[in-house]
Amino acid sequence: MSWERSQQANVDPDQPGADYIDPDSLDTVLTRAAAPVLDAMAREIDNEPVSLILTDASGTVLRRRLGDAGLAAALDSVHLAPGFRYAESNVGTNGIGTSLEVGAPLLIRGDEHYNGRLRRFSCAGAPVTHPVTGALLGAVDLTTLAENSNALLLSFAKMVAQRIREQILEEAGELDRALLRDYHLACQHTGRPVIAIGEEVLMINQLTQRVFDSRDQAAIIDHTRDSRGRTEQFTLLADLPSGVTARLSYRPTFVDDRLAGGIVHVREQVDRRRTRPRARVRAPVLRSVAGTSATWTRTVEEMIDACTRNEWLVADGEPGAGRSALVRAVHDHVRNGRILVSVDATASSAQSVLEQVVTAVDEGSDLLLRQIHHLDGEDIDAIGDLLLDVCSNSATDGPWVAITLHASDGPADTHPLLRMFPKTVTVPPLRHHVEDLPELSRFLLDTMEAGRLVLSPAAVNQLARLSWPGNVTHLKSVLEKICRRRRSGTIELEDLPAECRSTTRRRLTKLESLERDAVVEALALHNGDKATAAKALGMSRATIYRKVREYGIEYRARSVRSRGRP
Ligand SMILES: Nc1ncnc2c1ncn2[C@@H]1O[C@H](COP(=O)(O)OP(=O)(O)OP(=O)(O)O)[C@@H](O)[C@H]1O
Repeated sequence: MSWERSQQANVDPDQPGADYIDPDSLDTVLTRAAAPVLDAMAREIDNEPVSLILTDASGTVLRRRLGDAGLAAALDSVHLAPGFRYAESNVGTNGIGTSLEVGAPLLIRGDEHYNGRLRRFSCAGAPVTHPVTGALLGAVDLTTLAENSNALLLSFAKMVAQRIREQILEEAGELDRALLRDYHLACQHTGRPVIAIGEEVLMINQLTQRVFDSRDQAAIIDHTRDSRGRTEQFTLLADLPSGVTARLSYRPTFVDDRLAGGIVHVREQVDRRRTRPRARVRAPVLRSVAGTSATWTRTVEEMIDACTRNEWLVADGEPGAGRSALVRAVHDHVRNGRILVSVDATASSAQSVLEQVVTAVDEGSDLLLRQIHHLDGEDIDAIGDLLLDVCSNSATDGPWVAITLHASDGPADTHPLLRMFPKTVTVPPLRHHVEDLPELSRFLLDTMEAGRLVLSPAAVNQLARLSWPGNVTHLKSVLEKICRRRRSGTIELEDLPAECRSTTRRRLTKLESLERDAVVEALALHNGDKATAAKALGMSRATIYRKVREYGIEYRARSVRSRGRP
């Protein structure tokens, strides 16, 4: 079975095909809990011809401890080293990838390896799952030369995996207790809505539930999720679907130098509908973008304001959020009649970007510079010099310039180029204004000339529950997929592409997305019958139930209507 899977994945049977990723930045529940266990276990294998390996859930080697240094060269020669991915789909049947694939400990002896070059080894792999959530975190593997193969390797791997689980529980216990303590203190002392967020924890007090309706709560939780893992304190203003602006103040909780999570105080609310004149809230209808939610409307207003004052603007936001689309729409509305030259730093060479900017500047056109963070420092400096000339020589009605970037990838705030841009407007990610999804989908379907295609309320609800990591671009590609299949009628929940049928919030690995799609498709094929779908996929019923839960797969069996009856 595992060999069949390896064959289907086109694994090279002669060369280990492990991909490399940089594992240094990885500091996770697993690596933290595993560190003392690996230290202790490494002492047990001292001078033994065995290596003890820890991987993440995708099979990427995170840590490698050697009992006998002589084994290092042999393992390096097959890339069984930190940073290399030992998933079954990369290197074929092996102790790490196959135990992760089947979700159970197993020993793969020399000849059982799919890849010829791995047959000189025997590996015992045991998956590590989270003791509370059951999520798959990674695997422990013990590898030795085939001639030293021993059934005890498997017992040892299982034992190490179990110790790591216990350690996670112990650490989580300590961290969760600290978070809980801060949460209770905050609830008692502030008398305000409070949320606690940890790696595996989300707690909301009664007051939050009383003060905010369910859509506002969902928006607050979304903003709060974005703060997960942050180690510094900060405050942000969140525009909620009801029109209220909430001030969220986040404070991290530490145990020594370990982050336990954070407490979010929802301190203040300003009802924009009351404090602002109504006319300001109603942004004009822009022709080329859709959206009427409070969050989107405020962004439009801010951008229109900057453009009207001819303030040079940074449109900050996640890729695909609609930064360029909004700049164009606002420009069209405010500076109707003036030319806006759009230069995409990712589509052209640096030389050609500079040439396009020079031409636009010479012609006195307005300018949209997209994704400048893709240029290197010298090219950004050169553009900065060019724009500085424009800035100092032009009158108040001179050209308007906007750039798009994602602050976390872009040049530092202090970069001279950014000093010429007094205004930054953050274009919200789609998950922060999902109320716009029905209108946005309609708008995008119309631009695809699929005016007769309608999304059912259940399908829209499902789309609104997704986290849309690629934002509107992502939504657009999903709708394009749907349009390729049909161009009229009603799209029901079960007609949505597989990727939209699960609501997991974490970013899936390529392998996980393939697995999720396979589960969704098998369920669709077998009308939601999990037992038959599991059989078709070659997995146990228990596994398919786990996968459906893990990926948050939504499946509703199509109702079977008997013909001939009304
Ligand atoms: N509110 C919206 N209404 C209609 N279409 C939108 C909206 N937001 C984004 N889009 C569409 O989604 C796609 C991505 O938008 P855009 O190119 O502006 O993304 P961006 O990544 O934020 O900007 P940039 O291209 O500068 O990186 C475009 O096809 C755009 O027309």
